[in-house]
Amino acid sequence: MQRIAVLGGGAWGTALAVHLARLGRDVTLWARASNNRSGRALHAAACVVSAIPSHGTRDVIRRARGLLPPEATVVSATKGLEVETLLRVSEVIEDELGSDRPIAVLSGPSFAAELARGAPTAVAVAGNCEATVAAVQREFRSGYFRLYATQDLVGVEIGGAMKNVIAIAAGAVESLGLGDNCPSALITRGLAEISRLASALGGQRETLAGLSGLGDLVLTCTGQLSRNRSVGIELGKGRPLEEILGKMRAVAEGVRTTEAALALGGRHGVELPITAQMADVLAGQKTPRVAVEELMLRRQRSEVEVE
Ligand SMILES: NC(=O)C1=CN([C@@H]2O[C@H](COP(=O)(O)OP(=O)(O)OC[C@H]3O[C@@H](n4cnc5c(N)ncnc54)[C@H](O)[C@@H]3O)[C@@H](O)[C@H]2O)C=CC1
Ligand SMILES: O=C(CO)COP(=O)(O)O
Repeated sequence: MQRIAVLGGGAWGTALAVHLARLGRDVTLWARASNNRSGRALHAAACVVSAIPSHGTRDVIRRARGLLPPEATVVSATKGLEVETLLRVSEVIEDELGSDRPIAVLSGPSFAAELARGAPTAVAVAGNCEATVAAVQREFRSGYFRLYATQDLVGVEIGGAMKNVIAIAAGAVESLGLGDNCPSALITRGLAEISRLASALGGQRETLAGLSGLGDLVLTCTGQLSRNRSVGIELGKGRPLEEILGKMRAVAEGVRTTEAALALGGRHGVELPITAQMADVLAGQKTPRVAVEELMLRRQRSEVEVE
C-alpha cells in the first residue's frame, strides 16, 4: 500500500498526508484547487484517504470514481453524517463505489496540528473486512501514531460524528461559567446518548467506551484546539450561529450533525435529549442557559438503561 492519495486539503487531510510522507509513503494530496496531475495520481493509488467534510464527500468520491483502481482501499477520516440521507460517511462511499470496495474508517482523539507535529496519538480503525483493517493498521502506524482495530464501523462512525454535537454543548456550558460539575455531567450523559444511538443502529456499546467514543469526546469537549467547542463558546456568549460560522474558515461538523443525528434518533425511536436541546440552540430558538435548565428538569430516571 505504498501509493496513497489523500482527498481534502484541509487541516486533517494535510496532517495525514504529512504523517504518511514522513513514513516514506508515496503521497499525493488532492485539494479542491488541485491540477490534473493530482487527479492522475488516483489512477496509481493503492489507498485513498478521504478527509473531505461530510457534506462534500459524496460529490468528491463520485468525481474520483472513474479514476480509482477497483482494488484501491478507501479510508474515511471524516467525522459526520450526510444530512440528506442520514447515512454514515462509509455508507456514502459504499453507495458511490459499491459494496465490493475495501473501506475503512479512522477515528479517535486526534487534533490535526498535533498529529502533524508528531505528538503521540492513538485512534480506532474499523472496516468492512479484517484484512483491510490490518493493512491500514500496518501502513499508518509509527512511533507516535497507534491504531486499534475493530470491526464495528457503526460504533466508530457514530462516536466520531456525535462527539462534535456534545462538544458544541460543552463549549456553550463553559461560556456560561457554570463550574466543573456541569461539563462533567454533560460529557457523561453525552456518552450515554451517543452509545444509545450507536447501539440502536447496530453498533457495540463497548466501542463507545473506546477511542472513537469517550476518547474523542473528552478531547473535543475540553481541548483548546476544537472548532466545535469554539462554536459552542461563541453561542454561549449570545452570538448568532450565522455570525459565528461566517467568521470561521474551518468546518465545524457538529452543526450539521446535530440535525442529522436528531432525525436518525427519530427514525429509530432513540431519545437524544442533549442533541435535541442543541438543535434548538443552533436554530436560535433557545438560549444555552434555558437548554441547561430544561435538561436538568427532565424526568429523573435510572442511570443505566436496560435494553
Ligand atoms: N481538524 C482536525 O483536527 C480533524 C478533523 N477531522 C475531520 O476531517 C474532516 C475534514 O476536516 P478538516 O480538514 O479539519 O477541515 P478544514 O475546514 O480544515 O478543511 C476542509 C477542506 O475541505 C474542503 N471542502 C470544503 N467543502 C468541500 C466540498 N463541498 N467539496 C470538496 N472539498 C470541500 C475545503 O476546501 C478544505 O480544504 C471533518 O469531517 C473533520 O471532522 C477528523 C479528525 C481531526
Ligand atoms: O475531531 C477532532 C479531534 O479528534 C477535531 O475536532 P474539531 O473538529 O472540533 O476541531
